[in-house]
Amino acid sequence: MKLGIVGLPNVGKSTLFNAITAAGAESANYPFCTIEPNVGVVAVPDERLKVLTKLLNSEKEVPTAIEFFDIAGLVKGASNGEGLGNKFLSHIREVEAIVHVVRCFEDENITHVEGRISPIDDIEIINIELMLSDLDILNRRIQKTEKLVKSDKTLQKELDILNTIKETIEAGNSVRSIDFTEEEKRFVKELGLLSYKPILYVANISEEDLMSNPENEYVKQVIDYAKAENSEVIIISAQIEAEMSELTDEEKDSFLKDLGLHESGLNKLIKASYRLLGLMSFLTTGPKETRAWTIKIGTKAPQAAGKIHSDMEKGFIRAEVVSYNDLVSCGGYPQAREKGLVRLEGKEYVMQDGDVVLFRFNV
Ligand SMILES: Nc1ncnc2c1ncn2[C@@H]1O[C@H](COP(=O)(O)OP(=O)(O)OP(=O)(O)O)[C@@H](O)[C@H]1O
Ligand SMILES: [Mg+2]
Repeated sequence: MKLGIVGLPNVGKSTLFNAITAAGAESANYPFCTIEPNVGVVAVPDERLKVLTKLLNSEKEVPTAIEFFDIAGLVKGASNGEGLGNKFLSHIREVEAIVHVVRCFEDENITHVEGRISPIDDIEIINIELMLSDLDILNRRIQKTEKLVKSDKTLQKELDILNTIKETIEAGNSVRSIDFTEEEKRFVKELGLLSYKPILYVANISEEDLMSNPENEYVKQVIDYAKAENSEVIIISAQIEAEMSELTDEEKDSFLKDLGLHESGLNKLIKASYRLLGLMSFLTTGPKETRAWTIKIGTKAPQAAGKIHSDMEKGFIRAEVVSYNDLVSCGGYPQAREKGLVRLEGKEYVMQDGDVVLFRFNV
């Protein structure tokens, strides 16, 4: 599960990426690996781990992680192969979700490719390239389906959806604005349209604005735009995050306090990215380690067990589940058991975020 950082050239993508990888390299317990120079792994911040580690006296605390991909700046005409057009688009094709960095800071020394600061124009340049590339896919798919539908009438439904999407894009509207049924959604997802990938916007602001006026006029425009397509906006100063990534944890805390913030923008971004991917965490805890594991929302207990070890899925018997809140408010396992809050769950149990689990299995 990988997120791609996209945006126009020189808007702060690599600065943000460097802050992310520095944070990843730092999280001592995560087996950090740089897969490629522009792919970074970062721990997903989860305050619950610290609490459980203390409660169960665990030796180790292991967060879960996600990957970010620093995709070089997209320019106008990318869908026609302009710049490194096709390469950029194929990189975006590889990711499950998009983090779109938008320049919301003024700085005469930093060139803007279009020569002016205008977040909505910037966003649209990119979104239009993605939509143009999608039109190519759609046209090919429509041609193919038109032939097939002659002998297989059940394909008419698909053809209708394809045409609806095409018309929507041609009218300059986002595929995200279409109200699909669940079944249609599955079909549309499989098309791999770039403009249908989950997206969040990062409004990259200056250090001064972060201190005094984070919702500057540019940020407000981005928020309005995102609202219209049900997307989230995270306000960050990539520059500051990159500088902060060099600090120790204590220095970071006192720096944030000085800014009047209780959490770094980067933390907020990583958490939002995790949600954007449709992911959640379940937890395991004991004297050896307290650990977070990533699963897709809606995953059932045996498949969750399979994340830990394939034997646990194959030989799954049952799961002993207690919610994080119950476990912590009771003050430990014995008390939670006494109160009947540790439940036995079977094969059909759908995992919930923050479930603390012990899997029983046969080998
Ligand atoms: N919030 C900010 N305030 C001020 N300057 C910033 C901010 N974020 C990034 N910059 C500066 O903007 C410049 C461009 O940043 P960066 O190299 O990260 O852009 P990029 O989007 O990766 O560009 P490219 O597409 O060319 O790779 C750098 O000089 C960086 O220090
Ligand atoms: Mg860059």
